[in-house]
Amino acid sequence: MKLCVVGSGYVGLVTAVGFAEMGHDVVGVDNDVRKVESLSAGRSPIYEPGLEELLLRNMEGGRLSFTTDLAQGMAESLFCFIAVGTPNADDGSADLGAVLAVARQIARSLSGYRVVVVKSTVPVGTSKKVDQVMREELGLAPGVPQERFDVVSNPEFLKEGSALEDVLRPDRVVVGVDNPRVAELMKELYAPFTRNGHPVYLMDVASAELTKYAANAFLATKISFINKMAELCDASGADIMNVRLGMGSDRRIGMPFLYAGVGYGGSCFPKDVKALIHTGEALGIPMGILKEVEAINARQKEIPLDIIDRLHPGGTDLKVAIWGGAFKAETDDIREASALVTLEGCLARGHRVALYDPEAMVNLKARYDGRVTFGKEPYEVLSGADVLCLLTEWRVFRTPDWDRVKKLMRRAVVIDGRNQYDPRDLSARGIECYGIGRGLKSSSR
Ligand SMILES: NC(=O)C1=CN([C@@H]2O[C@H](COP(=O)(O)OP(=O)(O)OC[C@H]3O[C@@H](n4cnc5c(N)ncnc54)[C@H](O)[C@@H]3O)[C@@H](O)[C@H]2O)C=CC1
Ligand SMILES: O=C(O)[C@H]1O[C@H](OP(=O)(O)OP(=O)(O)OC[C@H]2O[C@@H](n3ccc(=O)[nH]c3=O)[C@H](O)[C@@H]2O)[C@H](O)[C@@H](O)[C@@H]1O
Repeated sequence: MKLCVVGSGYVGLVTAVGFAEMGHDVVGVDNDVRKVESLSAGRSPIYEPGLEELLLRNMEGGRLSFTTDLAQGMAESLFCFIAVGTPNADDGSADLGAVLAVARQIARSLSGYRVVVVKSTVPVGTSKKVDQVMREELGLAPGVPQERFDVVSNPEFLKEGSALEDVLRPDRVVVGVDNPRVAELMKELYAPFTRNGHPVYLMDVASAELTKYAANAFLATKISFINKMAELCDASGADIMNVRLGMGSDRRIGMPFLYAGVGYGGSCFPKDVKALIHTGEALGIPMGILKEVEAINARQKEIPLDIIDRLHPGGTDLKVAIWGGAFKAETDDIREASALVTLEGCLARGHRVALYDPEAMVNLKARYDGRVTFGKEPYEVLSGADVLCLLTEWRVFRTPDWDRVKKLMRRAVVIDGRNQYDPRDLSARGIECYGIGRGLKSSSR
């Protein structure tokens, strides 16, 4: 089948590559000329494991191309996916400017019947707005049956770092659609992805739209819940890693997303929790539970700074080494990364910061060059450091040579923001280690 995907960011690009890999003919559209030039040359503008290889393979196979010209992208496409950004507006609601602008542009470029698929994360009711603005552009009356286009909601659940895997082998595909004929088309489009038992859930449009926010908000809640338990662990001498095992092995609870740490970041949880609070309040439903999730998360991000302040009351000009700047491992994305809160807090206190991240250096340098020293490998940032903060759980940081770490640092103190190390083991090696919820009552946190 033929389709175009408007927006070639994390979601649009991986979606386009995924559909091409399954044998569909795909055109990726983006209004960022440099991005399209890079993609057309077979270079991915983002780091995502396995992406560039599949990008090249499908371009060479003639199933995938890129353009800045929406009308050209749409020319032969039955489906037009909208996968542009939906950042928070000032009041916390989702800013639909880009989604609705693309919808209008699609309407102006219609050369035959099209299925318009909203893949961006959008509040309940948005697909109706897409229908409305497209009708406005086409001079069609609201609510009157028409055969120029249909609008479908098809939210995306991929995670950065395993985006390709998530798209090629989804836990489920959610499709919100009112028209049974279009439901069949969507099932046909997704058939190659769902052969091995991955279900397509067809439902009404509003439920599909809300499902996306419910899923993200629940995962964020799970993280804040375990982080709150971690606080209790630190106050009581319990170890959150044991508590996680004990509670997570109950199948009704489950192990995933029960890692305590320096809080969730990224382009989605923070933004989608805010947007869902806004949706609830706009509907007259107080969203206290999610406000608490946000408050706990904000507090988690401050923990490394609190520990540094406590170890060095009023101290300035410390050397702080940071391992990891990305908001999670296996991505170069630094949006809302917890590491940035530590980094900026240290700079504001007059400390020197030296940082290493395996993939996010380009993005970090673009923002902090001149203010932060960047290392080419993990140990380079440790010379003379007063404290090491592990803030992203990259595999390369998992089993450091602790003797080397100790020799390089001025004071052997590790703040383990992702609970990668055993504080007792480090203590036996003569290294002070502060995890998150590892029972550090004695450290008076
Ligand atoms: N990043 C993620 O892991 C996930 C994101 N989402 C949702 O997917 C949507 C997109 O997110 P990302 O891909 O992360 O955003 P992004 O910012 O990486 O990419 C958006 C792309 O759209 C392009 N664009 C903007 N306006 C355009 C226009 N008028 N015409 C053509 N291209 C245009 C931009 O140049 C950019 O390349 C958001 O709603 C997000 O919440 C959903 C699941 C996962
Ligand atoms: O809507 C979205 O954009 C996506 O948001 C998240 O994906 P992503 O933000 O890429 O990454 P996650 O793996 O969910 O991690 C988010 C944050 O939570 C943190 N996290 C995750 C798990 C955990 O147990 N503890 C924890 O602190 C991570 O370190 C990271 O900062 C969801 O997992 C995806 O399903 C969803 O599609």
